[in-house]
Amino acid sequence: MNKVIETKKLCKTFSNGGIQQHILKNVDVQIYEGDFTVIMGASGAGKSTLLYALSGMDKPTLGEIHFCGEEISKYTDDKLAVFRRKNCGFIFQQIYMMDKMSLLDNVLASGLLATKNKKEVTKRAVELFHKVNIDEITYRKFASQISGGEAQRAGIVRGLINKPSVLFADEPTGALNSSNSTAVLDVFTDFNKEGQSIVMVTHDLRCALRGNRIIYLKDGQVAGECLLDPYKPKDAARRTKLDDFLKEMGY
Ligand SMILES: Nc1ncnc2c1ncn2[C@@H]1O[C@H](COP(=O)(O)OP(=O)(O)OP(=O)(O)O)[C@@H](O)[C@H]1O
Repeated sequence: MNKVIETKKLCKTFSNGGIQQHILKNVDVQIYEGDFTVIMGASGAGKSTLLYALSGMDKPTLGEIHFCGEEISKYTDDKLAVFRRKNCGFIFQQIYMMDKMSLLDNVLASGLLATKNKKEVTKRAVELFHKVNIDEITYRKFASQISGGEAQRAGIVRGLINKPSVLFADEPTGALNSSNSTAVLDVFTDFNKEGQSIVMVTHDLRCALRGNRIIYLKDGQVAGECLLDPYKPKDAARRTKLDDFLKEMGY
C-alpha cells in the first residue's frame, strides 16, 4: 500500500495568553492511498489540529509532514497554499458558500482556481452533482435556498472538484439529521470505493464504521489504531471490533 501522507514526530503547540499548550506530541501517523481513515478521540484530544496539519491548513511547530513524497512542513505559506489547492479537498461541519451564487457557480469558483478550462470543470461539476444526487434544478439554486443535507452534498462536490489526492472532512455530518447523515456517508463510501483517499474526524460511531483504519488520539498522542474490513458498515463482527477497540481506548 502506498503512503500518501506520513508524519514524523509531529508537534503542535499553541500559545494562549502566554501559556504554551502542547496539543500534538510527537505524532507519527501514516495515511495510505485509497484508505478511508477516521480520526477519533475525546473532545480536545487534538483531532482537528491533526487534520489541519495533515492537510497543510496549518503548520506544525516541530516535526515533519510528507505528503505525496514532498515535505510540506518545510513549505512557505504561498507554496503550501498552491500545494493544498492541488492536493487537498475539504469538508467541514458547516458548509460556507457564497449565498448570491448558485451551487454550480460556487463549485466552479473553486474549480477555476486550479484550471482555466471552464468547459472541463463544468462537465466534472455536473457529473459530481449527479453522483451526490443533486439535480439540475437544485444546483442552479442560490446557496441560500438549499437544505442542510443538500449543502453538505454540494460541499463534497466542491471538495472533490479539483481531484484532490486526499479529501479531508471534519465532523461532516455533525449538523445533519439521521437520514441526511446516511445519505452523506453513502456518498463518502461511494467515492472511497472508486479509490478516493479520505481522512475524516468524527465522534460518531456510524461515521467511524465507514472507515477501514481508525486512529485514536488521546491527549495529543496516537493511543491506538484499529483496522476494519472495508465496505461492510452493517457487519456485526466489524461493529464489535470497533466497539471493543473504543472501549479499550476509554472512549
Ligand atoms: N488556533 C488555536 N489557538 C489556540 N488553541 C487552539 C487553537 N486550535 C485549537 N486549540 C486548542 O487545542 C486543543 C485541541 O483542539 P482540537 O480542535 O484539535 O480538538 P478536537 O479533538 O478536535 O476536539 P473536539 O472533538 O472538541 O472538536 C483545544 O484545547 C483547543 O482549545
